[in-house]
Amino acid sequence: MDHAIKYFESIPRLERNQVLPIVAISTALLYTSYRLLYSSSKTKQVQGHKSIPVPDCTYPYVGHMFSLGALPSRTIAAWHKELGPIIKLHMGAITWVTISDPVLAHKIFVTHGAETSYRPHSTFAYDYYSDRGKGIGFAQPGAGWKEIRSAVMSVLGPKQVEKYMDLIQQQAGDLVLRMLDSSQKEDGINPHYYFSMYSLNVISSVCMGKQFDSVNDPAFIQLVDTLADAMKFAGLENDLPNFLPAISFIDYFTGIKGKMRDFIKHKRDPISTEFVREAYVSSRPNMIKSFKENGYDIPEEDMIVLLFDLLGGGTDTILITLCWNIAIMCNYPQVQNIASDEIDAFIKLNGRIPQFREREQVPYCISVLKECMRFKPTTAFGIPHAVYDDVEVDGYIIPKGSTVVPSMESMHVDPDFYPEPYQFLPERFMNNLKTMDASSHGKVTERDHFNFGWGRRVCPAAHLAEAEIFTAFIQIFSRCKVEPVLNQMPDIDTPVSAGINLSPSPYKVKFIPRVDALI
Ligand code: HEM
Repeated sequence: MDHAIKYFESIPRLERNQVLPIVAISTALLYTSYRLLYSSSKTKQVQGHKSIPVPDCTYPYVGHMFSLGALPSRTIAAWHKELGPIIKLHMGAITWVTISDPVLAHKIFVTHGAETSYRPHSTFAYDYYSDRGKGIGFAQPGAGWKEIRSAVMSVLGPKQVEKYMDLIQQQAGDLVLRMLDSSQKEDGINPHYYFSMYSLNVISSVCMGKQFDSVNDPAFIQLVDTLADAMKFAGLENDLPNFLPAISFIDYFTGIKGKMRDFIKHKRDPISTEFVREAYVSSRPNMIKSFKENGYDIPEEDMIVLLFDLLGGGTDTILITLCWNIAIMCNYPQVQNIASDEIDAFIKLNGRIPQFREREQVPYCISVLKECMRFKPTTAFGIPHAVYDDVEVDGYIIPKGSTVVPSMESMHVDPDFYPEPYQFLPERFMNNLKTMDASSHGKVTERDHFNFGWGRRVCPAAHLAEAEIFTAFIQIFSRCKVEPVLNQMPDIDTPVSAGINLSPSPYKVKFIPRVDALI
């Protein structure tokens, strides 16, 4: 027996193909209980309310879990096309309600924000990573979360971000030099790696006043590795017992919970604790010091989680958005030329490139950035919300305890919001130059896109995010042309799942110095 346990403990991670046989056995055993459960949930349909359509392809006990395919966001978008703006999925024991209509999403997440701003339970993110609700991203609404959110906003609000603009400019300048240099040495580069260094350097400077000079810096490698491990642990395949409680015995064999606990205790916590302590004594301005200066006294246990929430939230989202920008620009060289011409016109007038605070003087560039995020959303489902109490919206009842998931792909091709939604048309935003942050807090009919989420949980760093993306874009197209390698155009039609994000398939492009560059 000891031997067998050792063998199972040596299995590094639970893969879907390892789980399927176990699921099959459980399925047979649990079919009867599923019938009871499912029929009782059907009879719960409240009289006088519209029923939420359920896609057909559901299996006993596991429900829709294994019908989602390799790219669940695509499958769900197709179901919305067939069944309408709201659908219900049985994800094992958990009900998901997915939404494709921005107005309906606004009513659910904003109008009914008091009931719908919770986060669903997840074994890794809630039990281990956030130590049962510390930090911000996985904390439940309440006094603690409110205080931390207000502390974060006191540092990342539009006025405060200005303090970090020189640093962002300098990092974006370094980014372009690195990419130009590597493009000369290699036949095309994958910008993913360069954007990762850029976004991590910006967010770690903002949060803790720490910059990494080289990708070979052991502290940089350790941080990247820790963030990547956290993402992997958070994957759905490691959370099956949360959806399928009857197979929670799996943990006995895989010890996945023990591995999660060890990762937090021996890897994440020591590195985060060290960073927090360094930040307090750093000579550079940083968010952790600013909290104290702004009168917030955040306990160290919360700070350790919060720091990782921000490092994690602020790295992949930015780098993936930038990867999409470059892939799209490569596919649309005429848009690239118009953007470069607009930047050049600014340089001729001012003798320097535009800063983020002058963004309205380069309206076409702003529109391109908004259209890129509409055309290819950064996340598949934002960060799902959980519903604390039954909520009635447009005649539907969203049941207490369900998880509500915005389908980013469907929302951004809604023809009522975006005429000709499958065309890449930056011009559609020329009359909507508000910052993305202001737009995400505005009326639903006046929003540019929905990438930053909704209501009380809306991304607190939208202004910083736009500043980073804008600055990199301006620096790149003031100095470079981006071209495909050997006519191999980056594929923008086949996204791949990357944690909560949707990334373009890996590609290579050339960053070529512009012969007509004015700087
Ligand atoms: C293009 C870049 C970004 C995108 C698309 C994005 C998107 C999102 C979304 C969809 C949410 C969830 C909103 C909801 O629950 O309705 C969110 C929350 C959050 N984001 Fe961002 N984000 C970006 C950049 C950043 C950056 C740079 C940071 C860090 C500085 C950050 C930190 C956070 C945090 C801490 C939360 C959790 C807030 C809460 O739960 O109260 N994000 N973001």
